[in-house]
Amino acid sequence: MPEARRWPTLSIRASVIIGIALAVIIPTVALWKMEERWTRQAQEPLVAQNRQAVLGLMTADLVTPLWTMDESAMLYRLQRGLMEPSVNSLRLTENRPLSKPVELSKTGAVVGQGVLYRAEVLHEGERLGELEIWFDPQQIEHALAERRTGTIQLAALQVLLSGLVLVVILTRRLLGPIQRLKQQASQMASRGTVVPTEWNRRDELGELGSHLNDVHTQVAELFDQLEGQKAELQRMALQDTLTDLPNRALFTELARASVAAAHRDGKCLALLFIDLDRFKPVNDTYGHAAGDALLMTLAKRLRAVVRSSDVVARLSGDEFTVLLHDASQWDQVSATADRVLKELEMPVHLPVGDISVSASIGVAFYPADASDHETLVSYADTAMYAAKNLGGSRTSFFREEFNHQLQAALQLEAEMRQALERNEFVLHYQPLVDARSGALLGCEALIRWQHPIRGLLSPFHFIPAAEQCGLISELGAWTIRSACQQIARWKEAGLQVGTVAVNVSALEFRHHRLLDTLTTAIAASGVRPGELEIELTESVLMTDIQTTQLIIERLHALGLPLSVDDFGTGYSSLSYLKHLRPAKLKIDRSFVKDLPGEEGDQVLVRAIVQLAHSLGIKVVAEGVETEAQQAFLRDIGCEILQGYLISRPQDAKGFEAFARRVSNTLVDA
Ligand SMILES: Nc1nc2c(ncn2[C@@H]2O[C@@H]3COP(=O)(O)O[C@H]4[C@@H](O)[C@H](n5cnc6c(=O)[nH]c(N)nc65)O[C@@H]4COP(=O)(O)O[C@H]3[C@H]2O)c(=O)[nH]1
Repeated sequence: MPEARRWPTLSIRASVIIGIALAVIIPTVALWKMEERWTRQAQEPLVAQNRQAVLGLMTADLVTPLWTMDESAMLYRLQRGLMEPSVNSLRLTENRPLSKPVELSKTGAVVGQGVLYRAEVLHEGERLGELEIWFDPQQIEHALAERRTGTIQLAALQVLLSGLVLVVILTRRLLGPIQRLKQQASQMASRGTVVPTEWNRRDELGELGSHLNDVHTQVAELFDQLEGQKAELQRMALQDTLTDLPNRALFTELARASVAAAHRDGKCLALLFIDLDRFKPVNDTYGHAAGDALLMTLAKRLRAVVRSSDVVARLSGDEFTVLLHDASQWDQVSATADRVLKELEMPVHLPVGDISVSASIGVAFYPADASDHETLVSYADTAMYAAKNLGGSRTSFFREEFNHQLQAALQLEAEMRQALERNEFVLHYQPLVDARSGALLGCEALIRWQHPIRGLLSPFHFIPAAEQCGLISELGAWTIRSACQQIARWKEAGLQVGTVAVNVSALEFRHHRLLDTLTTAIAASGVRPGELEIELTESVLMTDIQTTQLIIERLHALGLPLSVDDFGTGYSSLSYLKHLRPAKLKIDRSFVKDLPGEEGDQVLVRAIVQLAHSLGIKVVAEGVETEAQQAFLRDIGCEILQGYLISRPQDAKGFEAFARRVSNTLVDA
């Protein structure tokens, strides 16, 4: 492509001046040239007339000297004629034989050059001779040249004056304001302190200047806002907005720098990885505002409980870290961790009431455990998980074997997810029968995992892990759906199985998905009220009583009775129990196992039965294995029995066979 032609960049001032000059000079020169042309055209006939007149006068003047042949007079007349300014040279040729033509010319002129005019000299019709005059061809030019100097002076004066006037007007009206606009814009561009330029003019440039002032005010405001937002973003990028503690990004940097400094100075570091126990239920129950307020208070306490040189950070939700500098003494770190635990466990006063949480702390040391900051964090995290697995509210110091345990836990989680996809879980059913008649009243659905390698696994092998990794809600949903589908199938087959109880674990119970899952499963399978029952442990009921009560009311509304599992192991408040209106209390197997021999258990079981009856609740004895147990329980008024004596948990087919056998027995009886 041909390169675009570049014009030199001129300032507006230079362009205007050049423009003015051209605008004034070009017309002036054009006018002048035209005027010359007109003048020349007008002069030409006059000059011709004048020449003709000179010729006429001279021929008339020569008649007498030629007639009288007075040579000196003739010469005199010729020389006088030559003095005429327009005459360059002349020649007189007499008509006399042997006479020579007389030629005269001005200095520098040559006879025969110039514009020739000729005429005969006549006397009464007789030809005396011929006069030829060569006139100056530049005659008009000379006349014009004389005029030209004056014209040029006039034109120059005109150019000067009009240029001056234009320059003054344009400078005042255009260039000056443009210069001010330029300065105003430059000031704005420099982004320093800008004093608004005052514009009193009402023309376009004045308006433009005023607009620029407005634009500047707006841009300045916008910049202020942006600066503010930028600062806020920078703060947010490094600081946790809720607690004002360093966030994960900043903590990582601080940890990296601390490890580098400790390495240089030969010092030790201890990292406390803190995770709150039961924080999620607080959030779910009291709402996020309460959860946030709790986190803010705990963050302040954490900050206050360690030295100002130590780093306290919030990594995410309920995860905090404390990096202790110069931590060579194991017992001092342990004492600090204890202090942290105590501080975090103290109730937090919130508008919704006093809330207490506990924490699990994992500790790892640099350089004893880890040689870089990433490993240090990862090991402290692993140790924290170990603390959680031990029930939380404690501190665990990192040990190499934790890594293996963590690996195993991760593998189990992956396998469980796969098992859900591959449908490897199954439900077994254990009957609940009437203690007196042996009639089938219902069953308890118990999950099993048909593991492809390890065979049929009991829930003890995977339920705690599922709770730990959060898979319990999916597993629970599967159980509920499967139990409902099974109830529907039995109903369709005309089999009476009574109430089917499903176990709902603590985390699952407080998960917002539970009620949705139940509603959908009941609707999809057509399960009617009383056909499905929820089994909750006493300890679940006794935690976070307000939420528990709310959820149970919703369950009642869905037509789902409640059965309290493992009863006797917790410390239920009687009035509270009455409030929850459970359909059944299930006496824990540990109290049944030594009956009827163990006196203490006898007293306790009797008391539970009496208590339940006084509240209008039925009692189920779990783990009935002997006839003696059965007899004792029946005699003290326990209505329902469950245990190996009656039947072990069996798959659906096995349970169906049991149900048919029992109903036949009843009919026969
Ligand atoms: N020694 C002895 N044991 C007896 C006897 N009768 C029943 N059992 C066992 O006692 C447990 C009763 O269930 P649980 O107390 O609700 O205790 C259950 C329950 O808490 C939990 N679980 C079972 N299925 C589920 C489920 O689908 N979801 C949840 N969240 N938990 C479940 O796992 C626990 C253990 O379940 P299982 O291993 O099936 O163990 C069952 C059952 O096999 C007896 O006479 N002697």
